[in-house]
Amino acid sequence: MFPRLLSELASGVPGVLFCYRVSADGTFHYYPFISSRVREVFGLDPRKLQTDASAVFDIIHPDDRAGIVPSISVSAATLEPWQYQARLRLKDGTYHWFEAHSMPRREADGSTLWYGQFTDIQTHKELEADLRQREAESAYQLQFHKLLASLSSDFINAPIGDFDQEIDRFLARIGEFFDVDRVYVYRFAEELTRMTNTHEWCRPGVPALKDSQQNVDITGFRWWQEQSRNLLQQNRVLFIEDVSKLPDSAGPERALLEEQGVAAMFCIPVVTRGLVDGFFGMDSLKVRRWRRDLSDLLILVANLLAQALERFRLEQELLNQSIRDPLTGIHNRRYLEPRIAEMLARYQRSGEGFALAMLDIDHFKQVNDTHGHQAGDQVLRAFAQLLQNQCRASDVAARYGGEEFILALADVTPERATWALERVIDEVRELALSFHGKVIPVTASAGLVHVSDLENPSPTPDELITEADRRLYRAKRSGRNCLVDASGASPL
Ligand SMILES: Nc1nc2c(ncn2[C@@H]2O[C@H](COP(=O)(O)OP(=O)(O)OP(=O)(O)O)[C@@H](O)[C@H]2O)c(=O)[nH]1
Repeated sequence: MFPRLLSELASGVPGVLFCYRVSADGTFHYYPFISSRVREVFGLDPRKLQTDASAVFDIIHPDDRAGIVPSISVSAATLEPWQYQARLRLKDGTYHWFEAHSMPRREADGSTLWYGQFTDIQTHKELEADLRQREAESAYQLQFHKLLASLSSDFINAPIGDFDQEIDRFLARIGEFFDVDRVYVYRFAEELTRMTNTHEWCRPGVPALKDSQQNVDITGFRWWQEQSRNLLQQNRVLFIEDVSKLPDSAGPERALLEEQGVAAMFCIPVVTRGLVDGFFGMDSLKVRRWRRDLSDLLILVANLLAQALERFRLEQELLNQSIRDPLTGIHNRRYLEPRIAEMLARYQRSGEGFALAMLDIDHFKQVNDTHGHQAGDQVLRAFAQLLQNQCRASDVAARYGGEEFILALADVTPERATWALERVIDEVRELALSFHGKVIPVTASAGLVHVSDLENPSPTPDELITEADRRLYRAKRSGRNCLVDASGASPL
């Protein structure tokens, strides 16, 4: 029926040319013509297809079958070109993507004939998939770099003192980006024998571990210690995709992670000033395949975190240096004065009373003269420590001058303040300090003022301090080793 020349031409075309017919009632279909390449490509016999087209339908990938018959019916009804993409099974059993393209024509008997070809579009599909993956990859990388840029500007602009919240915010954003359940920072201590969880973010509903992970002894976790050492030396990322598959040597680690519900995790060392400080990691409560190509990005995150930790620690040190007395370690005047202003503001707002005591070591000059300046320093340190021990979180003990100290007691009644100061003076007397084997007797005097003692209902910090100082002077005049409050001297 078809001239030989046409068959030969058809066999030279890269695709498979066909003429496909479906009977008017749709009950049978066949290929009046299909080029001989159908045998080379799919291993199908063109002669058999001339009576029944089913064998072609049998080699369609099961996932691509659903829409094919309806699409042929639509083309038959509308006589619009028929076009379809599906994976077809090749002679060797593998699948390739093909595109069928054909024009329908209605025959006199009501059947429909399509003239067209199957073209192998596998390479095109692979390139397309590759391109899509690259696009997704670069979109991901772009998003990640944007996140890093925004995090680093957050760190740069973070106000001093907002350190912990800043790190917590950082962990939350990283956790959401990587879609994990927990993100945390641990610090190592004592030559990798202990570690402490310093910051943690958990997805809502995921139990927090921070409180149970303080100063944890990791000497029993040999596998983990070994991994940590390797991580630290090579500055790389440790991925665990399935905790249940950890080696037998990691038995205790596996048990702990399983107890914490962790199914997969990864962690990266945090290196500050060239030293490994700890690690930063993420948990997933489900087994999960981590993208290994994320390593470089994760190291960038860890570096950013390390820089932030370093900056915040330095700031903390500087802040401490500026508000603490270097000899005794307790707060200095610079810190004290704004705290007194705050106590005054609270007093004026809500009537919350507070008291200030000015304390001075008695005959301190003699301590220096008799035992030497170093002994004097030791007395100052012991005295400061004693005051510090008296403080609740809202109180302040500060070195005000040479051997003058102030104790500011927040939210206290006059009676309670007197009782507290009497106790301080008692305890000073019992200090029993010795220097090079010699006992140094120490006593102190104090002037105590409660904010309600002053006639002025809105006094300034200076007025309070001056009154406390005046009472201290009276305590010294009345023989030292005593406290003067609103009621006068109370010799001890
Ligand atoms: N060791 C030491 N001595 C200090 C320090 N600061 C101040 N002093 C000494 O503290 C002494 C204060 O002496 P004074 O103000 O005369 O008073 P005092 O001997 O304590 O006598 P009263 O206060 O009257 O009981 C001085 O000798 C200062 O040199 C310090 O940081 N270390």
